Amino acid sequence: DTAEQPPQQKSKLANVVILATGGTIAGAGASTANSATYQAAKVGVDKLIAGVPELATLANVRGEQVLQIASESITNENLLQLGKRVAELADSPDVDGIVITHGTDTLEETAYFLNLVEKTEKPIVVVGSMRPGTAMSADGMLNLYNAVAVASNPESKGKGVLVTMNDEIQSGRDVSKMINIKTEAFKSPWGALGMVVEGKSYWFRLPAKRHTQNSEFDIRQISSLPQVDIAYAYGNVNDTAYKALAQSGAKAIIHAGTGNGSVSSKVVPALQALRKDGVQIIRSSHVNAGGFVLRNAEQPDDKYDWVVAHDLNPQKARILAMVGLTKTNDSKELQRMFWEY
Ligand SMILES: NC(=O)CC[C@H](N)C(=O)O
Repeated sequence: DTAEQPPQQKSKLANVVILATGGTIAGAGASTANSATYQAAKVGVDKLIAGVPELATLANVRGEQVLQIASESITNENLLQLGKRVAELADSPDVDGIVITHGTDTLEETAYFLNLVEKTEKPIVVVGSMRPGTAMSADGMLNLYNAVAVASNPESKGKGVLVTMNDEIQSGRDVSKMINIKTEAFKSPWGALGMVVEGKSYWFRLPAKRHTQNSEFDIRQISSLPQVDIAYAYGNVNDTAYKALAQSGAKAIIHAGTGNGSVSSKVVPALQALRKDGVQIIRSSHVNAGGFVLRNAEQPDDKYDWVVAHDLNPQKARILAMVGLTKTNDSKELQRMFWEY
């Protein structure tokens, strides 16, 4: 509400744009007891903003509805559309920060994607909620308030894409949804960057990996993303999924491996053959609290010309592989990217 503040005070506030994409933060349930059973992506961005009038004390906030979906249904085209809109806004001199409301299922993928391709120092904050706004103890209001607080704060500049969930400020590169039934859902194996408490940010560490303004990738130069898929490893696994994914056109296959990205002896020959056919093989780990894959441990990656995903989980490895493949199909270059980003 523009009438609330005198103009001189108003002009001092940062301008923050909220790009809404759906998810539980825009969800609605039948009763206040429905914390887990509800429909995602129901509430429009204007209603979301109106639901947290305190946002007006933090920033001049306006909203845009980019998508209205549950995030498990996000496509590569949706990612590109969102990424290009973020870049346009970041280029605009009257935008100081950008908030993206997002379903939590693939929030970590979108946050990492933007972290790789947005050439800006301006704060970009991705946020969701674990309970719909209609539920008791809904977490979306405070998460959104915290997101706008972080996005409007000049201290947030140059720190890469950030995620504000459960009062923590997380790096969009590191953070992952670790449990789906608690509001304390998002964790990084390497810890949060900071806390946001009553609208104030407290920072403790900074991302060490390349991101945003220091990235070699630029959303404005990416018009499509190549097909990259994930195959899951487990005891008694066979090579059916890997072969089928390659046959359907995958340019790279992310091996969601056990332990240190280990590969079953039943699968190794198929992966060797696929690599010879030109498919990139990227070994990651699906260890829950955070995998860490070492090159030439478990498997002779140099000999097979495979890539390791470092500490990226399979879904994040897929994002970097897609973005990397827009620049190169050289496995050594891809490996360099997996160490640097
Ligand atoms: N908590 C959530 O946001 C999950 C809702 C939905 N599955 C989504 O990711 O959009």
